Amino acid sequence: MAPTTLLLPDWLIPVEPDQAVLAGHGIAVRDGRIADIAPHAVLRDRHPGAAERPLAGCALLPGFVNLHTHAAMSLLRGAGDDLPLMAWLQERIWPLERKLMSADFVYDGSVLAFAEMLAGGTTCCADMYFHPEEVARAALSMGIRAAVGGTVFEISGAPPAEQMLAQALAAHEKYRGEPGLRFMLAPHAPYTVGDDMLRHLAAVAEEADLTIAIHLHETRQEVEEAVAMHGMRPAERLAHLGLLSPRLVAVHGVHLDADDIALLASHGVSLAHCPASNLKLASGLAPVARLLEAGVNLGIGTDGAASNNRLDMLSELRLAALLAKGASGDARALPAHRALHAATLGGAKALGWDDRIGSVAVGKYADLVAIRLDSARLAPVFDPVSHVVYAAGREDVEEVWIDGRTVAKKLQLTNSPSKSDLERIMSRISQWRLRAAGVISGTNTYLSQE
Ligand SMILES: CSC[C@H]1O[C@@H](n2cnc3c(O)ncnc32)[C@H](O)[C@@H]1O
Ligand SMILES: [Zn+2]
Repeated sequence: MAPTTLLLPDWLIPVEPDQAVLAGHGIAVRDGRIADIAPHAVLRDRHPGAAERPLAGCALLPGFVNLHTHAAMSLLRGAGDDLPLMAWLQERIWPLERKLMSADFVYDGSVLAFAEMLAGGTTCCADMYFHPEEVARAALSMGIRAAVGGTVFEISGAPPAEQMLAQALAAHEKYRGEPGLRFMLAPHAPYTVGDDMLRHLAAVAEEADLTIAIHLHETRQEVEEAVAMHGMRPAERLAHLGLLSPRLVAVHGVHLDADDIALLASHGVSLAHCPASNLKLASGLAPVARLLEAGVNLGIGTDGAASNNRLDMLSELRLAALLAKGASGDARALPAHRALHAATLGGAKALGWDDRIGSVAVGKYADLVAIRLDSARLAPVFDPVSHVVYAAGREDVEEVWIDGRTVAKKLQLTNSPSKSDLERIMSRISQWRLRAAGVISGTNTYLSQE
């Protein structure tokens, strides 16, 4: 029989089936899966000879699922701050992407991003970017579980949308059967993709059983321009084009009225809530309390490092829980356990992966994070869930496992291919910075080429 390891934390937070915290419980891991959950003494009894990993002072919970990111944009962190969405995209980000975009850019940026995510307890992410094959290669090298979204755009300067779709499908085909990877179609937004292509993508996704992710209702301007141009709000337009279904992940959903929310809920659409990016681009505050009340499945995402500027699910989780209260005027909105559910199982469900990840349950992959709660800055612990959501930071992440294997410990990557890949890329960082500075030169003294 395959060797068994017992992980023995002070508190186990399974996330499902209920909100219970199991004090003094641990898990047995075998063949990369959770094989047993029980009090420490019972585990030792049932699994004699198993290796033990004591985690005194720690809470053990499912790894975070970052439901929306653009990993390679880590190379553009801080290259376009303090701008609203359309100025940020049109004046900074798209010119940079137009000049720098290549397979190397995407691979290097994705490795950097995955290193940051893993160290902070994220074990799965949903990416939307160019060169999906490179994102997939980087995810495999770093050992992170990923849903890789191939971007489809219909704007001037971008490759033909058919070509982008073909790239996404080719990546899907190439990595078919990789248990750590999934593929998505990622039309950028309703304002950059036309009706025919959106309709076509809905049909392709249905045929190939793929998730679709799309930026939706991010700004007031987006909604107003859609009404002026199409006579419909963007969500309504997507409904007409056949895109609203449980396979759709709507990203942002900041400006949603009651009819939009009812439309998303009735079609089983999931929502990726990205609070830091929405704040930084001054897009607004998503109506999280009303979305949950309507029964919309909620996940949490960081968005890319160029609009966040961190890829840190613990800080995103805290922000989501705080903002839901501030936005609704109700301190009971998005309570701690509900927020943690969104950052784990909600994200997994949106990706159709909730049978494998997102909670600590027998049979699921052992994708886990241990968070140290016994440091002076966190003592005493009344409720470990409260501490994880409201008090802990990524500096408190003790250890991270994917498929039962340690991938990061005390903020350092532990597996050698990912460590050496990261070191190689770090040596190229100044070249990427110089090339980006060349595009922006003259507009920001901190980006000068010297
Ligand atoms: C289809 S994803 C790639 C594309 O999207 C751009 N992008 C990154 N963040 C956002 C956002 O919050 N709203 C809209 N577009 C965004 C990214 O720069 C790529 O061009
Ligand atoms: Zn985004």
